[in-house]
Amino acid sequence: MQDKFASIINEIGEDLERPGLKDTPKRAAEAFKFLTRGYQQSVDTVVNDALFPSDSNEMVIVQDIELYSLCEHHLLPFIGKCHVGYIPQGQVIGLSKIARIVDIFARRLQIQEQLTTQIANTIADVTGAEGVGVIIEARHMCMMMRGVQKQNSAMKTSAMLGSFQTQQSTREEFLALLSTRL
Ligand SMILES: Nc1nc2c(ncn2[C@@H]2O[C@H](COP(=O)(O)OP(=O)(O)OP(=O)(O)O)[C@@H](O)[C@H]2O)c(=O)[nH]1
Ligand SMILES: [Zn+2]
Repeated sequence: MQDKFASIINEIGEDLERPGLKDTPKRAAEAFKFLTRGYQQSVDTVVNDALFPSDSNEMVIVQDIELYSLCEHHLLPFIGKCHVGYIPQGQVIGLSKIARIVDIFARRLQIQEQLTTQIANTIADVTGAEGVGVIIEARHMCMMMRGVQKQNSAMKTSAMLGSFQTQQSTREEFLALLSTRL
């Protein structure tokens, strides 16, 4: 990957020998590896059996999980927040694991719709929840820094599973709780 970055830098007309760029192919390769490290992670390892028996069947929400991903069309970042809600059914998942699941899928080449669905499906599979809701709001650099160059439009996507999909009152509770902030 280092050699490929060196070729790109060369191709844009830069001087790879100048001091500021000497180590850039190596740095860029390391950075890109970090930004796509989700491909090296598995849900089982990340969740690490952090599931705890619980009688609670009330909605749990983790709000404002920061999200950094790369759009699969331009390899440019999209950055935003992810909100996750679920209704447990016999067990709850460790709080941090929800954010870790978001990262496993965000740190890959993505479109926002697919990212939203993958997070929702995984939380449903891992927890066996009665219902799951995921909302992502993000700004896409490919739409801001280039192309149509719109600075103030955000994309919002949602995935609703189980009772979040079938029961309007559950969906409304989720959306109402999200509108209250700390
Ligand atoms: N649905 C969806 N589209 C995305 C996402 N990220 C980027 N895109 C869009 O992917 C599309 C790719 O369109 P193309 O016409 O093939 O590429 P392009 O010529 O670079 O398009 P422009 O961005 O309009 O200049 C663009 O409309 C992007 O805005 C995403 O997460 N979801
Ligand atoms: Zn893009």
